[in-house]
Amino acid sequence: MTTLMTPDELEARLRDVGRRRYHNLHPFHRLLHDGKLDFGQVQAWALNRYYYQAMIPVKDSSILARMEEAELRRVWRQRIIDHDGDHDGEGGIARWLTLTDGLGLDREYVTSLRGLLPATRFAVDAYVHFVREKSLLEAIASSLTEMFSPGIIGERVAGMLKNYDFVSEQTLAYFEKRLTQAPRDADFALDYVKKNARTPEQQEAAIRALEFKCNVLWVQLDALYFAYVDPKMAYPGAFAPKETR
Ligand SMILES: O=C(O)c1cc(C(=O)O)c2c(n1)C(=O)C(=O)c1cc(C(=O)O)[nH]c1-2
Repeated sequence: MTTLMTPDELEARLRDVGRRRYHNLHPFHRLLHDGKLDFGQVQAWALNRYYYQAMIPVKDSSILARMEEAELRRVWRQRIIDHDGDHDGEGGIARWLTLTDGLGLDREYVTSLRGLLPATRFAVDAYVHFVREKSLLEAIASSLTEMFSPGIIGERVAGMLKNYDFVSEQTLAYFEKRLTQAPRDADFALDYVKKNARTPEQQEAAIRALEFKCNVLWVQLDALYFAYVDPKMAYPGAFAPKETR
């Protein structure tokens, strides 16, 4: 039988999920940050991750639509603005396209999603469906991977700038903003989960939601590894690197 945890015990359990399952532990990220990938492999990462970026405001709009309190919506809507911006060319999605531009990928090709691995699409879509179908508490808990992202982003930016001549601070500007946005978002979501998971079942559901989200991130890297690192078995029609440096 599960017993009720204190809010701080719940937080400790949630942090433990990240320690064991967050995607910083994935071999593809180690290769990316340590400069062990070639140009085409980094292109494949940026191109696939574009879909995650593009769908984040879609999933946040679903969460927003389920919030019945103006106070909550007022906070959550900032996430959508962060990614979409207030005008064309602003916001996180536009900054991600600066990265794919910098990596020599054609914008029309990236945004058409023609080169996407199917597993990327399935994983990201699963996240969008999850927040629609599960409770609001689980939907909010699933965003808590952001508690762990500043660590990996710091490591990634430093590692990529040091190891690759084809990225610059300008092309990696997306991550700079996330270093302040992610902790702000994660603090709010953690506080919500700690206050609103009031039964052992709800607490367990919040932990499962965070595990699910870790899987969403992890399997995207599995797919990249399989298609572009080993055994390099690309999906027919998916992005095929032309140039290696
Ligand atoms: O670079 C990363 O490793 C990373 C991880 C995560 C995450 O942990 O979900 C997000 C992001 N970046 C990110 O840029 C982002 O906008 C974002 C939104 C969310 C979310 O679940 O709402 N996670 C993440």
